Amino acid sequence: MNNKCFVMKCGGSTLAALPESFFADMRELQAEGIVPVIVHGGGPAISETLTKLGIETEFVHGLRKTNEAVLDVVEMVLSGQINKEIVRRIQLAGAKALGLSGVDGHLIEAQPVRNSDEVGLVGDVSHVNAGLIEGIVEMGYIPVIAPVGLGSDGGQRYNINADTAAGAVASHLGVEQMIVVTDVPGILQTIDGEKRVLPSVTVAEIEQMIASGDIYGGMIPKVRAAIQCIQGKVQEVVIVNGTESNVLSKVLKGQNIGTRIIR
Ligand SMILES: Nc1ncnc2c1ncn2[C@@H]1O[C@H](COP(=O)(O)OP(=O)(O)O)[C@@H](O)[C@H]1O
Ligand SMILES: CC(=O)N[C@@H](CCC(=O)OP(=O)(O)O)C(=O)O
Repeated sequence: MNNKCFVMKCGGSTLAALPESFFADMRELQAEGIVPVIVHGGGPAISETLTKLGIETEFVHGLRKTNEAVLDVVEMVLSGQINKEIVRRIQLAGAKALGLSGVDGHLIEAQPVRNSDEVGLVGDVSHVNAGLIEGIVEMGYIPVIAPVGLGSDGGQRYNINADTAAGAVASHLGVEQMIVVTDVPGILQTIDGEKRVLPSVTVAEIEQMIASGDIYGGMIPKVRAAIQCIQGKVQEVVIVNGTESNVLSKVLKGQNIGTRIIR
């Protein structure tokens, strides 16, 4: 490939708050041949629509309990609403974007998670069609991916946590960096009664922080996905706040921002 890619996971918690400059930064990077491959979430919007439709929703160990009715809404909100919103914002910033979900072109093949008896139709990624992503990038488009996967038979859909999907895309593409954009400035730790952003953490430190309760809730799937993908070609995963100005360029230039998860 002529371009250098990085994977960017964009959380549902922060999408609405992303400033125009965030998308302009993306356009500048793409013009320099540094192309983001975007995997997005949309958990809050899914919950909102489920509630409007009177469908009950519940999370078990950070994963949404998913049946066919929930899956219809997950696919509608992620592939229909959020995916297109991101594509539109990138296009408005003057860059080219192409939205798809893990279903399109068998992009993300999934298998039931280990605790599927508890959570239902939730998937883990078994394969990513990296050639399709590379083709989209070579055509000059920024790929924007919704985390809905297909079973190997091509019939069953699965709801995939967006952090998990992003980590798997990063591993299969063999990129060096994954940037996780969320609503906090990094992994926070309370030191002397004050919350501070940790500039970098190792896998061992993360395990301790989960055990002590310093890392909880929505941060757990992020660090788990990070740990899984930095075993391979991915060198580091950086967690940042999307409202920080030109945050992507800053991370890619190696500036000290957010939390770097390293081996
Ligand atoms: N140690 C920690 N540092 C920062 N945030 C944490 C930590 N532990 C848990 N969190 C929570 O993780 C949240 C981010 O996860 P989540 O809400 O799922 O975001 P997203 O929609 O971006 O995936 C933060 O808003 C915060 O409440
Ligand atoms: C299995 C599972 O929990 N899937 C998530 C997919 C969206 C997601 O992960 O969005 P965020 O990144 O905004 O949390 C869900 O249904 O909410």
